[in-house]
Amino acid sequence: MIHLQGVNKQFGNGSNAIIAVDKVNLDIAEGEIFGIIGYSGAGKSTLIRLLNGLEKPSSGTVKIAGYEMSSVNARELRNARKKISMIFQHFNLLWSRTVKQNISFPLEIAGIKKAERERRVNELIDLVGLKGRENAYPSELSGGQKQRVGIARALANDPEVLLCDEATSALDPETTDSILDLLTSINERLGLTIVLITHEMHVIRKICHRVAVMEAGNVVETGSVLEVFQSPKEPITKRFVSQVTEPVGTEQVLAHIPGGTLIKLAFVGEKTEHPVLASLIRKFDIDVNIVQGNISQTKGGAYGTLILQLLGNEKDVDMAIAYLHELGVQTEVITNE
Ligand SMILES: Nc1ncnc2c1ncn2[C@@H]1O[C@H](COP(=O)(O)OP(=O)(O)OP(=O)(O)O)[C@@H](O)[C@H]1O
Repeated sequence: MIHLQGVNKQFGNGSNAIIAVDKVNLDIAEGEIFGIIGYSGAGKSTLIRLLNGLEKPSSGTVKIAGYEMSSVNARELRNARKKISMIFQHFNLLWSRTVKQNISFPLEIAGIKKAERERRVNELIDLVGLKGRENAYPSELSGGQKQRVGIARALANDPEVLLCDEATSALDPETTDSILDLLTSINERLGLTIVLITHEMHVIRKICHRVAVMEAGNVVETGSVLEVFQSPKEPITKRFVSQVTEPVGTEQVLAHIPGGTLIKLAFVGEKTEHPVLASLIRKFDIDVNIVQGNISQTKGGAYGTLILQLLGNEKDVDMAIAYLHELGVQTEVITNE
C-alpha cells in the first residue's frame, strides 16, 4: 500500500542545508496501523508531508495507494488526495461551520449531490459517535469531539489511507484513549490503512501493529510493536519503550536498593501468565523481593517487566538466573553486589 525507497528531503542548500529525511526505506501493508515515533525535529512531519504530496522528495520514490507521489501531476495529486486523508493535532476545522457542514465540506468539493451528502454525513456522524451534536459549532465542542469531527471529515470521501499528524497530542489521557479506540475500530471495520506520527510511546503501544523509530531524519529501527518492546536495539528506542514500561522514578528507586542481585525480567504473551516467581522461590534457596512490576498490552500481545532483588549465596542466585533463562524468560542482571 505504501512503499518508500531511498527517500531524501533536503531543505536549503550549501552550508544552510538541512536534511530532514535521510535515505528512508519503508513498506506499509494494506490494513495496517503503522506508527512513526521520534522526538521533535526527527523528520516525522516532513515524512508525512511526503506521503500526502505536500512535499516532493529531493530524491527517491514515494508510492502510496497506487500513486507515485514523487512524480504526480496536479490532476493526479487531486485524485490521490481523495484516497489519502489526514487528521491534525489542532483539528483544522472550519470555525464558522457546524459539525454537519464541516463533515459535508469535502463532499461539496467533490461535487456530491445534496441528498447523497446528507446520507453520507449522517452515516459518518453515527460512525464517530457525534449523534446529537450535528448542529453545534466547533467552539462548542470538547477537544475529543473536535477530533471526531476531524476524523469524520477525513473519512468522507472513502479514503484508503488515513494519515494522523500528532492527532492526540492536544488531548488529555482519557480522551486520547477514546480517540485511539475509535481509530482502531475504524481500522477494523473499514480495513483502512492508518499511518500515525507521534512522540508518545503510549499511542504506539495502544494501537499500532508496527512501528518505525526516527532520529535525525533516519529510520533507525522498525518492527512489530511487541518485538520492539521485547528487544529494543537502538538507545533511542530503549528510551521510548521505557516511557511505558518503567514507571517514573525507576532509576532513583533502584539506586536505593541495598545489596543483592537486581534483575529485570521481561515476559511476552502467554508467559506473562506463568507463575515464574512462585517456582523460583520454591526451587532455590534464595529470598526474592519484588522491586517493581508492570504489564503493558500491545496489539500483538501482553508485555510485562518485573524487577526483582535476589538475596542468597552466589551459586544459588546464579542457578536461579539460569533457570529463568531455561524458562525462556528474558532476564537482564542490572546490578550484582
Ligand atoms: N520547510 C522547511 N524549511 C526548512 N527546514 C525545515 C522545513 N520543514 C522542516 N524543516 C527542518 O527539518 C527538520 C525535521 O523537521 P520535522 O518538522 O519534519 O520534524 P518532526 O519530527 O516532525 O518534529 P516536530 O514534531 O517538532 O514537528 C528540522 O530540523 C526542521 O527544522
